[in-house]
Amino acid sequence: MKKYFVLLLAVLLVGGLFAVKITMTSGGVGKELEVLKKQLEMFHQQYPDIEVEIIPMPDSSTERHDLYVTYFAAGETDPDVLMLDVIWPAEFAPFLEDLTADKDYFELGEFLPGTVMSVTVNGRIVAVPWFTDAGLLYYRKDLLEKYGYDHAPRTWDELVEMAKKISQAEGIHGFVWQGARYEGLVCDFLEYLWSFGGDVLDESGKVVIDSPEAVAALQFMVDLIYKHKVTPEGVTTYMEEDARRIFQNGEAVFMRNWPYAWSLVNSDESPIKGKVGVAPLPMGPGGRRAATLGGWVLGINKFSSPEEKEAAKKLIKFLTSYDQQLYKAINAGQNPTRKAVYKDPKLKEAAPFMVELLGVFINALPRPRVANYTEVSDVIQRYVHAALTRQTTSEDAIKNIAKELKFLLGQ
Ligand SMILES: OC[C@H]1O[C@H](O[C@H]2O[C@H](CO)[C@@H](O)[C@H](O)[C@H]2O)[C@H](O)[C@@H](O)[C@@H]1O
Repeated sequence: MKKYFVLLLAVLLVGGLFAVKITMTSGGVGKELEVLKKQLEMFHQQYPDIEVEIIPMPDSSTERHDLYVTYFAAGETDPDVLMLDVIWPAEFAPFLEDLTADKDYFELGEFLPGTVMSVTVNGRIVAVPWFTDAGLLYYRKDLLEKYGYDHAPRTWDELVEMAKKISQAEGIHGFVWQGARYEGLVCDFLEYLWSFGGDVLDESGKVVIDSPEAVAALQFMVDLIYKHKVTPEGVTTYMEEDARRIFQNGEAVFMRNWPYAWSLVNSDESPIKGKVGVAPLPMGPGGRRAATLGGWVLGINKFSSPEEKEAAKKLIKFLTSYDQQLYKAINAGQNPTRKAVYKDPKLKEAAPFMVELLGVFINALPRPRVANYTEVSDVIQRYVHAALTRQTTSEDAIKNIAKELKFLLGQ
């Protein structure tokens, strides 16, 4: 008996000595947290000596950013693995482990080139692309058909016309999107801006937002709420999940959102299961359509210990493998960053739009690529939100954005 006890103690001790515990941040939008937990169980079966603890993060990308700033500023050794928005690698690069030498280990040659570009800072790889995102238009196929429309709206004007007619007749909202003052608002605003023919910066980095196209784009967003009345005033407080819940409850005809909403609106609990179509966002007056490039990448904390960094690399390799990307795409509705997964018949069956709209994901436009992007975003959020809540006019909002961006970027 004593012999077995000593043996058990030895096993526990040796196991304990070799076990590594690491921490990882995760968002909880849609099914992402639930799906990650399942993935970590699979990881643990493959690597019983690595324990992973999840640090849950707020839904808002802006709030998450601010938490990371405090972690890094304090030189925290946790979290070890960081879920990073595609807009942050340049800003956080000094605090992330350099993964350039591990390019082949992570098989980055197999990834969509745009996603690899987003993790490359001054020629160095600082993270691994986990999933990619692009703004999409969700619509109620059944309602469009009922009111005699055989296609999703191709232009913003067409969307307004359909939204007005159907929402009035059905007593529901026309179009919901992300209008709260946070990063999501910048994503939405840019889609209008680009599709109306405007931009924030030109190719040389010069601020060019002070244009009639930009004013028209912002005014169109304001008009959706107050003139056309197809968007509820409450939109100025909506993030992704607020819009998704309204749409999923059958209370809106159209919704702008990311791919993750697909698996939820089609889940067994969803009253609109099977009644939803997904299309590229509509075109602006100049005939251009645009989707903002979103997505998240996995980086490693530079302050973690060598053992934790090794375990973190194994975890990232596992989560970004072909099988796990397919699993995540099917179960959490988050788009693969590996090219080959798009050819998998299982993906086409679970989320046909991911395959059919691959062009939208590949051609999605990045937010301004500047080192102080967070400050740029803050300026845009502030004035666009002020226009949406009628504290300022669209003209003044755009003028002020231009003025502050020129100052920020030293122009
Ligand atoms: O698609 C699911 C993801 O949605 C959010 O991220 C996306 O929106 C952000 C703006 O709100 C944008 O900055 C990011 O690049 C997009 O991928 C959410 O923050 C994520 O947790 C979620 O996985």
